[in-house]
Amino acid sequence: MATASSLSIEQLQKLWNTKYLSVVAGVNNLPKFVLKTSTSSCEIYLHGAHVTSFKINSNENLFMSEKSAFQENKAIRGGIPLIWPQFGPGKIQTHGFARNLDWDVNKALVDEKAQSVQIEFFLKSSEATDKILGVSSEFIVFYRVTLHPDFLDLEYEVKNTSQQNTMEFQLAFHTYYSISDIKNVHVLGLKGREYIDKMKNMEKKKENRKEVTIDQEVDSVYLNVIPTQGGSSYQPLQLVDTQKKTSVTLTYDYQSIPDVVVWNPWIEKSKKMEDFGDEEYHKMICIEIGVINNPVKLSPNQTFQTKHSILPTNSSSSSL
Ligand SMILES: O=P(O)(O)OC[C@H]1O[C@H](O)[C@H](O)[C@@H](O)[C@@H]1O
Repeated sequence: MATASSLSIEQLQKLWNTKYLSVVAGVNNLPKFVLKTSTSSCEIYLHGAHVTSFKINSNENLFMSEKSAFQENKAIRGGIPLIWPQFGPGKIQTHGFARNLDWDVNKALVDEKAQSVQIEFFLKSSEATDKILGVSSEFIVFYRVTLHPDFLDLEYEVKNTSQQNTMEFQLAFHTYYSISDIKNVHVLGLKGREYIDKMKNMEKKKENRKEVTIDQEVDSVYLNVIPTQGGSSYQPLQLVDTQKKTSVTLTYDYQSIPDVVVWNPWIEKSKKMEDFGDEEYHKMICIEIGVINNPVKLSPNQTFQTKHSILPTNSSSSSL
């Protein structure tokens, strides 16, 4: 069967266009899938299975850099890059290869009752991934994006299809949120958590703030952010924008993806990044959910599954 990335936009349209799903030509003519419900929409490139837009009532939740490259072997800057199988620098390229490769589409589903639409992408081990990894590996990854009228579900599934070898990986949904200005936002739900401060030689610290604000370059990996369900101190992970009077609640499968990265490049780093505008750090914050500190070890024939949801709320229902 032809891979989705080898098909023309017209061929993809014939295969996938429905009332709720359409294929269009994105930047540089790259195929982009557009999902729609009565109130929400979502755009996803085959390149990296990269979500680049998620709107509810026309309000955009995701930040996209105006300088983003939309090119082979380069990650799109903004939206939701998939970081897999490695977080940060390491044995292979920084943040792995999932965000740099073209994925395929497996299926699309519509749930008329729930008014949701889902698309499932997959990425299989190949000569290209063996070359990057420097060893032969056997896996298949499924990534399901489900658009609901008022939230977005992201599900990630890794099957180790090898009969002999254990595989090891980290994973992160490296989401860039669109904000009014970095001075107007704070993150709730991190108080009392331990974190690794990547700006201070990987020093381990404890977060004492209820409202985590940003006024300099920040690159922190919070460990095991598992909210105490039901307790009086229960505070979900939430991004609050006091000017827009909006908040976004982030839920995730705490057992499998317990780590949370907060990142903003601030002034100097922004200038150094060629695919990011010098002033764009004002308009974004990354809150990345993943498994980073203790990589997953997957035995032969085992499957790893996880889920992360993004739930924007307006001021009437948020804790502003
Ligand atoms: O430039 P990228 O490879 O996309 O990485 C952007 C950033 O991603 C994460 O948040 C890391 O913690 C940062 O250290 C890194 O600078």
